[in-house]
Amino acid sequence: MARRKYVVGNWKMHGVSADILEISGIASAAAESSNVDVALCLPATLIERAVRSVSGFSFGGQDVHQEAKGAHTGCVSAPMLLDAGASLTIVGHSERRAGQCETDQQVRAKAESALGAGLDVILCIGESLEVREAGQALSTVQAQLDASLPHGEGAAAGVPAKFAIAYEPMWAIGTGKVASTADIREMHSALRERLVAAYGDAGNEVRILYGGSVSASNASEIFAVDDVDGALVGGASLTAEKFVPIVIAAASIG
Ligand SMILES: O=C[C@H](O)COP(=O)(O)O
Repeated sequence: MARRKYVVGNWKMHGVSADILEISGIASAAAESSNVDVALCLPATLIERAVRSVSGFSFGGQDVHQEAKGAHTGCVSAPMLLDAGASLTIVGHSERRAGQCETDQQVRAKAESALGAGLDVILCIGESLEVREAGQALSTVQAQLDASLPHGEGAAAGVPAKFAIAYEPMWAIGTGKVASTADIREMHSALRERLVAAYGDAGNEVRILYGGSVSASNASEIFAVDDVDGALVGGASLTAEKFVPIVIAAASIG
């Protein structure tokens, strides 16, 4: 089935109000690429400012707590993201799984909480270099997906339209190393099978993004791979100059 390409920038811990100009440039290009969904996941501090400054564009958070409110110093909840004007959030990025010791169970709870609150969700999964070199990438990432996939009420409301997977090999993030198209095809195909097993036919509608050193020079090749429905882009999403060509590459493949 035809799935719209989805290109999402993850600004990680970058971005202050002076960067709104870049966001405006990205939003303008996105408006001209009407066959592609484009969004930016910003630092929480910048979301409301961006929403006020740039209209008609989707903004998201980079993480969300599984509870709506409470004694969780430094955390942001789904209702807070919605209140700031966000419409989506990333959960389970490998930098949080590693840096904040997030488990698959926590990631699943975050995804279910966000979907239940009405946010779109991008759930990240991916293997380390050690796992890839040991020949266990497929089994490890499939197990990660099975354990962190949202179920229950929130998922029922969110699958498939509001939910996407981002396959991000950890060794490809910020390194300039990109997985081969053969490896991407093999992984995305395996993930598709898992999604169909979990959600039935609706699993065919969940978009699977690739992430890890996506740039203007490799985006077209990656977007042409079967079951690659877009990209989660880090470094190359920080400026319109680098991100817009990636959006255009997605639009030209459709
Ligand atoms: O969330 C984005 C990914 O971690 C990819 O980052 P990168 O494009 O800088 O490699």
